[in-house]
Amino acid sequence: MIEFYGRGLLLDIEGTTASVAFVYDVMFPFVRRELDSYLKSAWGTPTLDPVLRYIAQDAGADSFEQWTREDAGEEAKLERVSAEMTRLMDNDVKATGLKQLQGLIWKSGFDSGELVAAVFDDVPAALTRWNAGGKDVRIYSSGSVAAQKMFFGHTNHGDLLSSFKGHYDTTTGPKKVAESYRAIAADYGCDASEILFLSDIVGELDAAREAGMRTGLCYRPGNAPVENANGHTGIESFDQISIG
Ligand SMILES: CSCCC(=O)C(=O)COP(=O)(O)O
Ligand SMILES: [Mg+2]
Repeated sequence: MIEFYGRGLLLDIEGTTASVAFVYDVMFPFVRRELDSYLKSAWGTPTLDPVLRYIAQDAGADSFEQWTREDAGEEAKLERVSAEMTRLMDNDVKATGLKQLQGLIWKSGFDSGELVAAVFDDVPAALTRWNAGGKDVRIYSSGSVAAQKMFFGHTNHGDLLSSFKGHYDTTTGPKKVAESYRAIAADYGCDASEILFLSDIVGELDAAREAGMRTGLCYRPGNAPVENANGHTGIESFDQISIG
């Protein structure tokens, strides 16, 4: 049980509000299936420009042109991007460029109804309870802000997007780095100690605690086993959080 009297709750997605299985077995395969056809259709359009910059930056290059300078022609560049995205997905690297691109690719799936985000059954009522109690609820996920908005706008419990006052992704900073949580607290406009961060990953919770946030470790069905909770209070459901 966690008793929380502070200002806001900051929620992770995978393993916290939604199952790891939905992300890995439904969302990621959708990207693999659509990757090449999406790249072909969007290639050369301004939509891809920031994504390609992030992909190059993640690979340690100064620019997309520098990263692809050995690839002759647009087709070779596209293939390089496709191969790099596949390599990152194979290794489950939560790189900003990949996450931004995944967000663009998921759009057609959420728009068509093929993708419906499976959030845990206790989540909608908890969001209602916390909002009614005056809490400022926001999301911090590796998934891009655009993807987060589509995700919560199309769930198995309907449109939950209006439950959130803010969204953060890895463009704010990596999730295992304390500075990212300091930046988020500054954006909330309150002391970090006024925010409760919920996640399934101990390294993320360690970083949030280092920044001064309160933390809760989510044990959801299908999550990877936790070897050492490192002092973070565990919960199995958002029903185990009482607010005041
Ligand atoms: C917007 S849902 C997609 C989630 C995703 O891509 C991901 O990597 C989940 O990471 P999280 O930080 O939410 O555990
Ligand atoms: Mg997670």
